[in-house]
Amino acid sequence: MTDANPADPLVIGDHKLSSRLIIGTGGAANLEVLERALVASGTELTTVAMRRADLGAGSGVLDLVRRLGITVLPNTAGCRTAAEAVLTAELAREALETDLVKLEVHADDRTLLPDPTETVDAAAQLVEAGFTVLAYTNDDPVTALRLEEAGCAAVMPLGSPIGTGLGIRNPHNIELIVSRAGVPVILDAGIGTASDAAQAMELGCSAVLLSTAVTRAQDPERMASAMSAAVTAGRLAREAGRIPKRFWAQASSPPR
Ligand SMILES: CC(=O)[C@@H](O)[C@H](O)COP(=O)(O)O
Repeated sequence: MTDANPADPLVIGDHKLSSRLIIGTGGAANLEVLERALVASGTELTTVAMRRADLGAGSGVLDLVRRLGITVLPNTAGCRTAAEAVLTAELAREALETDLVKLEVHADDRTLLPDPTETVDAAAQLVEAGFTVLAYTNDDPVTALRLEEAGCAAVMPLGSPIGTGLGIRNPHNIELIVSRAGVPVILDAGIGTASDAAQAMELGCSAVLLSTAVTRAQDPERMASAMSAAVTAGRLAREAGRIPKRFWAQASSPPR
């Protein structure tokens, strides 16, 4: 049982997905573990780092993702400048025959935080070159808006820095981004456990991208199932409409 719901697709540019859970491949102990986790997650879109992947014959992760019938989302992790990211995206398009790219330009290795100016610059160049750009960004509403104005098909604010598992540090900013976005907002990075993924969806995100919480869990397959259920639960709760928060108590049954 996964979160996939063909009646409620996630639309990114010309691409339609039934599942709202996107999985990163970094950090898995081995390909067998990764395969079980990917299957359990029900993901239809999986990101692979182009600067780290071997694009030649026998490239394990890429072969696995393709064999499972999952769409590959190449990413530009490891790039520090717009020029590097554009070049990496072009190589990925050539090698994988896809217009999709997850744009990541990291400012430094310690925080792995996105560099906003280089990211916006690269996004504009990639959109101009015909890519469908999903842009990893800080949880800053202004940068998210600039990326949308540049033509990105989705904006991907972080919950917290990559691999920290600290969850969503600034839920209000995520709500602000969602409230003004005309493209899907995908919470990307920092998810630690299932409740974080549910929270992202409750805040109005269209999807969640996560890697470490699954690949480095004690039981990646089981955690992948939990994440899938959490995305479903969070989406349902968002659509159901939560009760307003109150300062004072209110009896749940009316007094006689
Ligand atoms: C931006 C980036 O690289 C993320 O997609 C990362 O792969 C996932 O972050 P977590 O490992 O924290 O889930």
